[in-house]
Amino acid sequence: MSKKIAIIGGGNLGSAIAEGLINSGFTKPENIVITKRNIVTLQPLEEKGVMVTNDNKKAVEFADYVILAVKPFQIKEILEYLKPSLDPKKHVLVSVITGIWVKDIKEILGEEFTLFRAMPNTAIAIQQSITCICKHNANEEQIKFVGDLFNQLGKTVFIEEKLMDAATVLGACGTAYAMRYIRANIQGGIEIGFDAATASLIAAQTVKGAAELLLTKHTHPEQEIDKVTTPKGCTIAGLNEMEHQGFSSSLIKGVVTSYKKIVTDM
Ligand SMILES: NC(=O)C1=CN([C@@H]2O[C@H](COP(=O)(O)OP(=O)(O)OC[C@H]3O[C@@H](n4cnc5c(N)ncnc54)[C@H](OP(=O)(O)O)[C@@H]3O)[C@@H](O)[C@H]2O)C=CC1
Ligand SMILES: O=C(O)[C@@H]1CCC=N1
Repeated sequence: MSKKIAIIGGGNLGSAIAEGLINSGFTKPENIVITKRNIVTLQPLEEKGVMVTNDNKKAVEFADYVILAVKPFQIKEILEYLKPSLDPKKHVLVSVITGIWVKDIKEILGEEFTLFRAMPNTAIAIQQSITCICKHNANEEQIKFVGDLFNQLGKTVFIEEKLMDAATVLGACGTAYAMRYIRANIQGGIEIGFDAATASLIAAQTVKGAAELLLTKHTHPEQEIDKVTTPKGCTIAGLNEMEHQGFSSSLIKGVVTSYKKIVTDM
């Protein structure tokens, strides 16, 4: 029998997970229930056959796997409310919530539950996320199910929990960093002659192609750069100017600042 999935918190991420699981054929819509307080925004999923409700208890009672996708400050109250309905022999919990640790969930629910933490990014909406996952108390079947689930939504990597904050920065914040890089290229592209739409297409597809080169050939970025940089050419001139202006250094500092923010705030 197919495993039932409850998504508690049908916002950006929760809805994108439901959408991706249906589009990929991982499970049928009737095996998914998704919740939020104001369910009007979930109508498109309801029309596809997903069960939609504002009753978290009802959702949990239906499910085997419970994906927690609310904001960090909401989870404590929700788990305390759901505790009587959660059974460690039936339910596997999967939290995508930033900065909520296995020990935080265990403090509320006790020691016995199988828990996963997963850190996707917003490209999950088009099944192109990288999702970093860590496991706690999980058996092979549960690990396979959760790995398969997120593999439908992009790529996955299993990591130790101590790296989850770093995964949040590199994987989830990383989408925003990449967007800024692309935006800056668009601004430069317009200054050298392109209209905004054409500059956007060229900049985005160039970044996509560069990423695909690394993912398919498993080369180091510097090997690919060597192929572009003609001696005395324009690429190396531009790259060196970017470095003189602190390009790599500013990115590294930004990554470390995001990391420090998570570690000190949460
Ligand atoms: N955005 C990102 O790039 C990433 C986010 N995350 C994490 O994922 C989590 C969700 O993020 P995101 O989807 O962007 O946030 P959203 O605010 O879009 O989604 C959270 C949803 O939870 C719902 N909600 C609030 N209270 C309840 C409740 N009591 N019961 C059921 N649902 C409730 C809200 O809807 P309503 O108000 O109608 O109830 C809202 O739609 C966060 O913890 C975030 O840290 C992780 C990786 C990446
Ligand atoms: O900015 C944030 O805090 C969250 C975590 C990862 C993406 N967005």
